[in-house]
Amino acid sequence: MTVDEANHANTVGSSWRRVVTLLEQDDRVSPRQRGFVILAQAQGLIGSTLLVAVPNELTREVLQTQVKDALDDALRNVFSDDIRCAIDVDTDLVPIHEEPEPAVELSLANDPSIEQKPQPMLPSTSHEFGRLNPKYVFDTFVIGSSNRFAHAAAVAVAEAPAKAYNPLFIYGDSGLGKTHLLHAIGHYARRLYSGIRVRYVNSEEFTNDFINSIRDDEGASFKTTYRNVDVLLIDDIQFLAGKDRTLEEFFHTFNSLHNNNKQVVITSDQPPKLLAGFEDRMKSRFEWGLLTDIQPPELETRIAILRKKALSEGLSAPDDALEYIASKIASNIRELEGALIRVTAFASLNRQPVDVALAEMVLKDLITDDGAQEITSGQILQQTADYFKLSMEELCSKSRTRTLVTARQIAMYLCRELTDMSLPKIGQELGGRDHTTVIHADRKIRELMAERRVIYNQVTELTNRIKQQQRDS
Ligand SMILES: Nc1ncnc2c1ncn2[C@@H]1O[C@H](COP(=O)(O)OP(=O)(O)OP(=O)(O)O)[C@@H](O)[C@H]1O
Repeated sequence: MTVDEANHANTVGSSWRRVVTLLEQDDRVSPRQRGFVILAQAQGLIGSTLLVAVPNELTREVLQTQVKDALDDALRNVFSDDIRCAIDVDTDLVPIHEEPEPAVELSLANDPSIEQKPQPMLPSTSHEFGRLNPKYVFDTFVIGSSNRFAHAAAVAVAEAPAKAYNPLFIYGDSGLGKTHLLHAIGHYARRLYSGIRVRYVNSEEFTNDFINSIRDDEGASFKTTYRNVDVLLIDDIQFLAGKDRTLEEFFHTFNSLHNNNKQVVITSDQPPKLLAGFEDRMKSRFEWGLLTDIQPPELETRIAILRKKALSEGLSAPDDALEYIASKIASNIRELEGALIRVTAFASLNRQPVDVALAEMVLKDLITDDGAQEITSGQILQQTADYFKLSMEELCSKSRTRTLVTARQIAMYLCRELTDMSLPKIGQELGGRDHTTVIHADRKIRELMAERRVIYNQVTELTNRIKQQQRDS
């Protein structure tokens, strides 16, 4: 096809997609570089100049320097002409493939080849890039007696995949750092071994991928996705219970990886022996390597976690207030972080310094009564819908009016803070949204609470209503 033909036939978009596909298959382009390639979008053709937009300077640099040769070849291949590519930065560029709520974080934080600064959230269009949260690295993980062994095992596995312990099985209650350690293994292994193929997956995503592969008759591609890796990190394996075909598939995936000397790391809320709904042959395999648990952190570790968190997020709070918060929330680090966010958000809105009295006042309703029943997503969604005078259908719909988006994001934030539900599960409950949308909502509401009083009040009022309903039930 000549440049003119391409232009007239308005095939720029599809031609560009072919360019991207060629780059994805090109051995000269590393997985990290492919992460940048998929962010680029063709904007049009002027004469023999293809206009391409990218969301930031870093992406432009990667395209113009690191993948230049491969890009030139792919352009020639697709356009069969002496085409020139002009790459412009457009910071408003919205990723295609996604709802305009962005998303997954690419594992750039520990990549020694790039500057260590917060990276933009990137779309999860390809499993190839893993789904590693840049914040979940070993450096940000506080070690205490409750998690020392799990941490040491995780480091050992990242340093010597498939040599130290295989599989590594980490179990413990919700919110104690299992996911954090999984991501940290992925980051560190990637940093140590360039080109290593690390895949992080939540067991619910594994299930969905498997179901979709059956529906789309793409079993082979599913196998390639999960078996052509060097390190498979699978989170919350307990959710596979009772899903017999998926379990069977996971069994084969596990065997294939283990037989080929590839590392598997698994997390669960239970030790293998207590995993209901799993066959014995599966449970015994989980015990082949190393089992390690994570316990709730002791007070000193909780204080250290809060200090580190406050420092990294630029939240100002004196030690005695942090100690107060740590003394009140003992069993779940996610809740501990949530409490710190509430307290600092309230202080920022009221232009007040954080102190113990303020922490006490903000947290009085947040601290769950012992023995109270668990809060369910159903309660949160219903209360949120009632509060915003919406129907449940509206709350979970695709509509993106401002009120609906805010209500939905608050519901996601509260599910994250008040329940043990996984990200995919929360997304599913709220109209089948991707887990990356939940990550975005959670972050957005945290930020908004400190900036907009109305949002802080809405979240606080709703939390109180939900807790009250829980106490009454
Ligand atoms: N030792 C730690 N140091 C610093 N932060 C921690 C530590 N442990 C947990 N966290 C933080 O607590 C939050 C919850 O941790 P994480 O999601 O890893 O828990 P989890 O055990 O995987 O929970 P779930 O079983 O519900 O998925 C995260 O923000 C994580 O960074």
